[in-house]
Amino acid sequence: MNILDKIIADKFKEVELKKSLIPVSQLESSVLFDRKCFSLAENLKSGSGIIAEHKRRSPSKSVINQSHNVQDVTKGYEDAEVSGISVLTDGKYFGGSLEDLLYARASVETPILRKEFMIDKYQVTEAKAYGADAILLIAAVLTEEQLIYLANSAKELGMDVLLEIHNEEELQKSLKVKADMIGVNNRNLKTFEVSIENSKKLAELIPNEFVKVSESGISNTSAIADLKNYGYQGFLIGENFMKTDNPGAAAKEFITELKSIV
Ligand SMILES: O=C(O)c1ccccc1NCC(=O)[C@H](O)[C@H](O)COP(=O)(O)O
Repeated sequence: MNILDKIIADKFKEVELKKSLIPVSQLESSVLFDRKCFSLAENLKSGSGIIAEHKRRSPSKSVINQSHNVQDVTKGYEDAEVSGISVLTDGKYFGGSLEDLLYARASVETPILRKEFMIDKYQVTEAKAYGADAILLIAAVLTEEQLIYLANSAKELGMDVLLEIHNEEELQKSLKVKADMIGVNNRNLKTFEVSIENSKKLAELIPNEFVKVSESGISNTSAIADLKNYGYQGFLIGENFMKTDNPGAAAKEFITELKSIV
């Protein structure tokens, strides 16, 4: 069993437990459930394009930074003029939580992506109830039918959808999905191998109706300048900011440098 299989097997158990504890009706009565979402896809087109991630630890890197406060980090990202903020909500493998999402929402007006391993509509409802503007769907772990169903569920709640692929086969099953953005993960989630070349290789195959996002392993502004030439408008960055003493300041320095070269 690879790490992705393990994460998904645990996620099924977690979601079943949550469903038995918190009914959908309770999620739908959240004060945040009826709020109008900010569009992450639109923000990527008009802003810096950076989606900065709150990420305490990961299966590939173990602990990245456990001492930061989620509100300080997300407010710092907003002050740095990121286009979006990704908040990991998986607890077991990434040290995140839905409370992180809630605190992030209370701190910023920048679009927030709930970074989670979505397998059930219940989690989509949860995302809206806890203040997310967008959800992630991972093509490697969902069938075409599931992708369509979960994306439609998110769109009905007014959220954007970032559909993540890693190869051409996953792209093919994503083309009928009503996603706003297609993200190419430079990290193979089964082997952890990282290569920006993956984004470049798949770029021309992604139809123009989707905003193109390059994800993972981005640590310098010249990589972004390069990826922009391939049509990318979004760049998801986690570790590069989170490993520093001040992720917001690191994002600000990065975006200032980016503006000077593109
Ligand atoms: O980051 C991991 O080790 C990982 C392992 C298994 C599944 C998902 C994983 N990461 C999720 C992500 O996609 C990244 O957090 C995100 O793209 C940012 O990547 P980075 O800038 O390299 O921290």
